Amino acid sequence: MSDQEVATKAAKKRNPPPTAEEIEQLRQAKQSVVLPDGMSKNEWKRIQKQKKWEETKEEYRQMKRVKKKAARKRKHQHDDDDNDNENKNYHTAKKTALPTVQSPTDVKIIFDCEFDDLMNTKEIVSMSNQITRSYSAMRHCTHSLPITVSSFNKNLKSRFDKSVPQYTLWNKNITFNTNDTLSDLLNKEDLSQYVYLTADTDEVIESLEPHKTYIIGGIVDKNRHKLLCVNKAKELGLKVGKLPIDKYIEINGRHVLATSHVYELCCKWFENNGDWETAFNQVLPPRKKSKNEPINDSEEEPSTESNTS
Ligand SMILES: C[S@@+](CC[C@H](N)C(=O)[O-])C[C@H]1O[C@@H](n2cnc3c(N)ncnc32)[C@H](O)[C@@H]1O
Repeated sequence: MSDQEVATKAAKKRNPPPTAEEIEQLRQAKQSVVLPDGMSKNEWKRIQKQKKWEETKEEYRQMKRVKKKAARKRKHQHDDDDNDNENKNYHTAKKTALPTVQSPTDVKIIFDCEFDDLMNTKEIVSMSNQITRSYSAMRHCTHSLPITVSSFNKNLKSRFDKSVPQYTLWNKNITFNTNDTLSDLLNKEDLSQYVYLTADTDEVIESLEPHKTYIIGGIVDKNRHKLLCVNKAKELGLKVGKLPIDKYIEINGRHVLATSHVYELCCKWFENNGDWETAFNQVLPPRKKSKNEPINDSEEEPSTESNTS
């Protein structure tokens, strides 16, 4: 089909069909046309068609240019999407590159989750996200740092059952203990092997020692429940210790960290051969480290991430 024919077709498409009255007017106009001398009707029609084309060709070409541009844009967009997907795949590949062997540490972690009743729904969601994040950190760590989640039998469990049902298939170095509280899990014969981590003490943990179990409070409370974990540790007769944040980095705000950050810091401490400073710099978001930010009076909320691959 020639450009002219396409244009005529497009013009027909754009313009509504003529009414009966218009057709009649056109017929009369044609009849009244006086053909130039020696010109056939067909010749006259061809010239009229050519004239119409001359009048509309610019508009037609413009329309074609716009269409072409839109098609090019669509194609680029498609190519970009492909590139994005490739990048995403690259990052996913990087994220999912799990170590094939994890060096043993002989250190264990307990998330003490006996605080369900002290958290609102949003905090329960945040806590479940933190456990998911910790599980991911554990799988990516070059060292083995197994987690037991104690008192996993109320709201937190319901949240997992509803929104992270695949957790029942997480079989690597994580135990969801539905029956036992922290107290039930302790070997009462030898409490010296336990350290309850808390920001509310002057006792500083310089290193994570073999044969020890470190307990991290599984609670998001914006520090409403001050001294909660330190008091629980004392009641149970456990040693307490805080991470040496102030010694190694300039930190703004209070030194109360989120459960998952504390766990990730332990992982990074092992990965960096006992270098807390590097561990802090790798785990804590810049906001938490900035000197000029206003004081943040609650624990840092880690971004939620559910990459459990
Ligand atoms: C959000 S905090 C809980 C705050 C809670 N009000 C309390 O009494 O501990 C979560 C847990 O992370 C651990 N944690 C937070 N900051 C810490 C720090 N600076 N040093 C050691 N452990 C810390 C503690 O085990 C704490 O229970």
